[in-house]
Amino acid sequence: MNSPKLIDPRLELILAARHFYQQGWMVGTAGNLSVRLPDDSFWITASGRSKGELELGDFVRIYADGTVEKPSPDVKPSAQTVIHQALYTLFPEARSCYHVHSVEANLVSRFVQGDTLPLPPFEMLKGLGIWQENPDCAMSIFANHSQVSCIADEIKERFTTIPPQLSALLNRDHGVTIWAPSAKTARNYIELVEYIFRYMVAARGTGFCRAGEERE
Ligand SMILES: CSC[C@@H](O)[C@@H](O)C(=O)COP(=O)(O)O
Ligand SMILES: [Zn+2]
Repeated sequence: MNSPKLIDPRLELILAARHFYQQGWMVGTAGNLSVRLPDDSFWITASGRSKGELELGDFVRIYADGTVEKPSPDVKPSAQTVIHQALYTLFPEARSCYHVHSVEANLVSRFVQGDTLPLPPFEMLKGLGIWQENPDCAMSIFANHSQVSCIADEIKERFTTIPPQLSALLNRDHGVTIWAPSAKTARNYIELVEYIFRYMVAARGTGFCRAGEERE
């Protein structure tokens, strides 16, 4: 028998957050998830919520005109709402944005000093939309600023000039953010990029480095 269809899009985010929390990628209150609706508003996790135990009341709805709908006056939207807004504006096909913090994402963000991280030419990149054989692919890295709007401005500026190869970006010493055509795809993207980061960290530890990840 088919499983019942999930009606409220927040349910998919609650399940994804619980899964990421169990992986150790959303410990404490780290990370935020959003899903865009047909009217171009989006649901985003409220700020400071424990991501392992989200409920329907732990979301804020942001409308295209900037109106914010909260379940109660004390609830604030995620501190990173401006980044989700920037990505939805840049990429009209994006319907969901996920941001998580893993140990590996932070380690690989220091493998290079510049603003792109070369990735191994993995088969798994197909899951992120890269279909070339032996792809020469890199992920954009952005500096972390305490003022989140500065990160969002840099994302808008860079991606308007140089479109990213992947639907993913790294915030140095902070975590990864991906955008995808659906919430289910967003979950896959997070799992894929986290696999790639784990591989890169493990490869360094064993001294086994493939093209694109040589030691400095
Ligand atoms: C664990 S705090 C990290 C925050 O500063 C932020 O980067 C984050 O990921 C969660 O912020 P939030 O406002 O709860 O969405
Ligand atoms: Zn974060």
